[in-house]
Amino acid sequence: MASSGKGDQTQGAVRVNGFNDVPKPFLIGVGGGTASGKSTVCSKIMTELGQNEIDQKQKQVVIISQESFYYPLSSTDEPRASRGQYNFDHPSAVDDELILRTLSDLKCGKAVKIPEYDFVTHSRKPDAWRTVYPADVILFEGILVFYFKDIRELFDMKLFVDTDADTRLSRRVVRDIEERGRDLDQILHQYTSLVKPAFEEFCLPTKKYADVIIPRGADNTVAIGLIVQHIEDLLKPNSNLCAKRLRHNSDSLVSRPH
Ligand SMILES: Nc1ncnc2c1ncn2[C@@H]1O[C@H](COP(=O)(O)OP(=O)(O)O)[C@@H](O)[C@H]1O
Ligand SMILES: Nc1ccn([C@@H]2O[C@H](COP(=O)(O)O)[C@@H](O)[C@H]2O)c(=O)n1
Repeated sequence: MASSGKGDQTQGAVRVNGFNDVPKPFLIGVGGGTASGKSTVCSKIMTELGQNEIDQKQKQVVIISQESFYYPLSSTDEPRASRGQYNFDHPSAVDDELILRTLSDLKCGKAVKIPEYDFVTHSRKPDAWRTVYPADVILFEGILVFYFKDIRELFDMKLFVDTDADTRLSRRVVRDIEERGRDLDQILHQYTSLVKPAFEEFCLPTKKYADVIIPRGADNTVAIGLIVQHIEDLLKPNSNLCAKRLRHNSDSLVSRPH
């Protein structure tokens, strides 16, 4: 296959030229209930690390969301989803095999293609797959990120965003009306019949796997500061992670006589 740009596409993954022995990215899982502030915590971490202004391919830290891995709906499930009757909070709604493959590929130094999700249509955005390159640190956030054992075992660090249920529901109502095109009846029906029971059955029990629990989510500046400090230490040029990556990158650029 012809080589173009930074990598070649091979069966969903993109092999980055010369990166076969690239040092493993540090993978951080960010779990927690719906609207607990997982995305906000991740974006605060990115901001404090000064990563937002950096070009996509040069970023040392990237965020991936579990929402990208919802299965496409069948024609019978689509109308149920529109009425708030499809269970998006059950583990069977997400393609855990694709998550496992994606995170494993990133860990091996391969770039990956990730679908973008549209909460209004309950489907993957057509032709909107983004390429994620293996960064030094990868944040993977979602309600079920610690539910699947194989996926859970890939994380080097596990954070659980622990926000009071009333706060989460009130935020979810506002967000789902303003950003996800839902009406109040649908939101409340979905929440009481599906979201809350699934949270209690599949998400809350995974809190025990967390290394760090973040009460109050993004309001907890102390916890976020400590996590940012830890990531900054990992990103320092003389840290184990970055020393290996720098050595690898310079090795792969230099052509040596045999
Ligand atoms: N600490 C906070 N204070 C006020 N609003 C918040 C806070 N954290 C999150 N939100 C808002 O709550 C909603 C859900 O937050 P989000 O980070 O998307 O949660 P999650 O990723 O866990 O679903 C968003 O509209 C967000 O702007
Ligand atoms: N089409 C969809 C897909 C998912 N949901 C809900 O999203 C929640 C997870 O996203 P968070 O950002 O809140 O973590 C989950 O509770 C699903 O119920 C949806 O409503 N529609």
